[in-house]
Amino acid sequence: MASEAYPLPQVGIGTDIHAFEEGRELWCAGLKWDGEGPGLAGHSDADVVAHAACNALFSAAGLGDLGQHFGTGRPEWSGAPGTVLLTEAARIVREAGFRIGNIAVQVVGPRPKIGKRRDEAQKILSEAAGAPVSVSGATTDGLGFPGRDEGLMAVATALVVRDGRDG
Ligand SMILES: Nc1ccn([C@@H]2O[C@H](COP(=O)(O)O)[C@@H](O)[C@H]2O)c(=O)n1
Ligand SMILES: C[C@@]1(CO)OP(=O)(O)OP(=O)(O)OC[C@H]1O
Repeated sequence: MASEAYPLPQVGIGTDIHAFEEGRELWCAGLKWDGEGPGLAGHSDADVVAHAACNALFSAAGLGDLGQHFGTGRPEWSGAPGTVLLTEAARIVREAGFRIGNIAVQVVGPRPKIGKRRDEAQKILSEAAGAPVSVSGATTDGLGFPGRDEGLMAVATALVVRDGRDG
């Protein structure tokens, strides 16, 4: 347990995976990617980067996960943009008495090429979270389900610290 006077930062981990589906727009890292092949199947916009970031925030704060807060049984989140979910996740985490240090997310799959629009992605996600969000990519070198072009994965970490005022 962290000291109440000087609470230690808490790390969290989050992942998300969605399958590609023909006819869907591709939303990833808060951006729409045209001409990069099919989009991702999901109840919301299926933005794996934003969802992994939400999972990491909830994990860091000990507040469960995406499904607990935005379950598929809740029609208000149907089609929701990842950035909206990230803003709401950050609000919930802050309301529970935490400050958000940063979030780091890595896309696992060959497309979309994050490097082409990294600044844009980091800006829109950082604005959504109200804290710095960094985004990177790794291809898997053709291996596994991303290599077979079946779907896309993202992995995230987040750092939060309990607000001293609540300590
Ligand atoms: N979705 C992705 C995947 C990769 N990148 C960039 O390519 C580099 C090489 O990837 P490896 O998996 O072969 O290491 C990676 O370091 C990224 O710069 C990307 O932008 N988007
Ligand atoms: C976000 C939610 C809710 O719209 O639906 P999906 O877009 O399917 O995404 P998933 O990552 O499976 O997370 C949980 C759901 O609560």
